[in-house]
Amino acid sequence: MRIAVIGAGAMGEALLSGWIASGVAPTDIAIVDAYPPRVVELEERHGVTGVDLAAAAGQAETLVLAVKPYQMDAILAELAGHLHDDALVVSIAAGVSLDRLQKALPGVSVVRVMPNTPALVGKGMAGIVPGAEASAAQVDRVQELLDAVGRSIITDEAHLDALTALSGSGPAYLFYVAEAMIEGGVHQGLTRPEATALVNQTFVGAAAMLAESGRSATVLREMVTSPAGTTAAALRSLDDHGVRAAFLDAVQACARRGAEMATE
Ligand SMILES: NC(=O)C1=CN([C@@H]2O[C@H](COP(=O)(O)OP(=O)(O)OC[C@H]3O[C@@H](n4cnc5c(N)ncnc54)[C@H](OP(=O)(O)O)[C@@H]3O)[C@@H](O)[C@H]2O)C=CC1
Ligand SMILES: O=C(O)[C@@H]1CCC=N1
Repeated sequence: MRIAVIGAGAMGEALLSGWIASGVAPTDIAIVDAYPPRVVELEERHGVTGVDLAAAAGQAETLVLAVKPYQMDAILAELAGHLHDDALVVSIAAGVSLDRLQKALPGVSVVRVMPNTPALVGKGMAGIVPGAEASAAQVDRVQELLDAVGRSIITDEAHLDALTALSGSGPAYLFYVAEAMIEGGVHQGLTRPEATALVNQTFVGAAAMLAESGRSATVLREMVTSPAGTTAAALRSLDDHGVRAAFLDAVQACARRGAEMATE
């Protein structure tokens, strides 16, 4: 068993389906989930295998802990003392510190990761924080897994809440903006499918320009903004509504919540 995903929810499924799309054999991936119908659903959809936590602890090369933060202590307590000697534990939980993971699993190689859901389509962005017991080869293995479903950076734990506030939670902000733009189009008389197609492709095009043009977001925005034109009017309205400040506050609220979760 190469990889065991413990907690096959939204993020666990995004990662495992991204790995399968990148060439990992479904038979190399096991899942553990508290809800049996969910295990059956993922077995049927992806060809992975449901196992129990003891089997994952005893056999998996890499265990990816993808349960909700408040469920983590119970999982760690069950894993403690049952992991095989070479096990590598990767936690993706927001607000669960390396210190807490390492105290629950003394001597075990642990790495903390903050991925995001675009891993599902091979466009993920992840931050990796190696624990003190993890070898360079194990950190490389984690980075290979994340690079197979997008990109990653090695960072330090002090920056992980800020990273979460941009890339971890960030897709949700963009989906929120997309929803609002679609609603705006509907208010202007477009059908919902028309508005959805226009907005979705505009996000695809804008994201590709950010990724491929070599130009900054500022320059790309200026390219759209003709003097005294339509875009300038729209951006003036966004500024009047404090949208830029709202994003600054949202990023701060997200990072603050990550820090707060670490104390719960
Ligand atoms: N969603 C995202 O975009 C991201 C999430 N994360 C992190 O990923 C983790 C999971 O989040 P998310 O996928 O959104 O949450 P979900 O609720 O979708 O997934 C968590 C899964 O774990 C299952 N689970 C709970 N207890 C156990 C157990 N004892 N044994 C096995 N499985 C169990 C849950 O089952 P049940 O529902 O029945 O309790 C659920 O299927 C969180 O820690 C989050 O911080 C990190 C980055 C991005
Ligand atoms: O909302 C959350 O807590 C998780 C962590 C990052 C994205 N989703």
